[in-house]
Amino acid sequence: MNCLSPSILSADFSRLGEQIKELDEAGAQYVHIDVMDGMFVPSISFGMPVIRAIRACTDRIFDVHLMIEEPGRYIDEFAEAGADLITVHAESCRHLDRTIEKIKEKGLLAGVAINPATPVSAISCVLEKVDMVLVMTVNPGFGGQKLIPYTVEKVRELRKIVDEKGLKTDIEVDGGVNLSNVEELMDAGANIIVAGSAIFSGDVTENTIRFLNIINE
Ligand SMILES: O=C(CO)[C@@H](O)[C@H](O)COP(=O)(O)O
Repeated sequence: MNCLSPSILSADFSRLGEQIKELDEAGAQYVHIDVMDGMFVPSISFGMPVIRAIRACTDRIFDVHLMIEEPGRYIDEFAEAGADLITVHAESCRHLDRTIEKIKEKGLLAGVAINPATPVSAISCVLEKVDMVLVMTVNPGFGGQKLIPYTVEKVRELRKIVDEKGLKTDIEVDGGVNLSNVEELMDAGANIIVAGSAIFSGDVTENTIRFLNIINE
């Protein structure tokens, strides 16, 4: 299934609850929540208290993307805060398999993310264990960057592997996605689309509906 996962990193934080309700009413299926620790990526964003607070605003899937060192330390807390899907980076886990198992033991969906310069082969051992692979299409840490073109080929490579193995694994793309390149990413094999600035610059409802019209075509 194709889904839209707007990234609230680009939201107006003074109206966060209101904007999440707007996404929900416009039909976005997921809410993408970027947690950054100032170590794995240069920025610091938000953590469990914010997730706990916005949980009351919507029943949509909370797609929590952990851009933090050794995320395995915090799986219990993110589960308790309201995550439905937790994605950890292959580059940030000393024990990736154990961290994925921990997410699944909590009864949550598990995702693994790879940075632009990390090859698809880095996650081949865990591919059959995860519900989703997140292919970063920018270097993580900031919203509003330009998509790195070579990452589209990684999406194509991953889709081929997933299909050849007969897996149902979702493929998410994140970074620099806009109304002009989303079709190319979907043609390459992505089915969960993250968009931050392209959703929150201007009219949130209108932008969400425009994306959904393409994604659901
Ligand atoms: O994880 C990240 C950035 O590290 C993303 O989720 C961004 O928040 C996407 O923002 P845009 O590139 O769509 O503005």
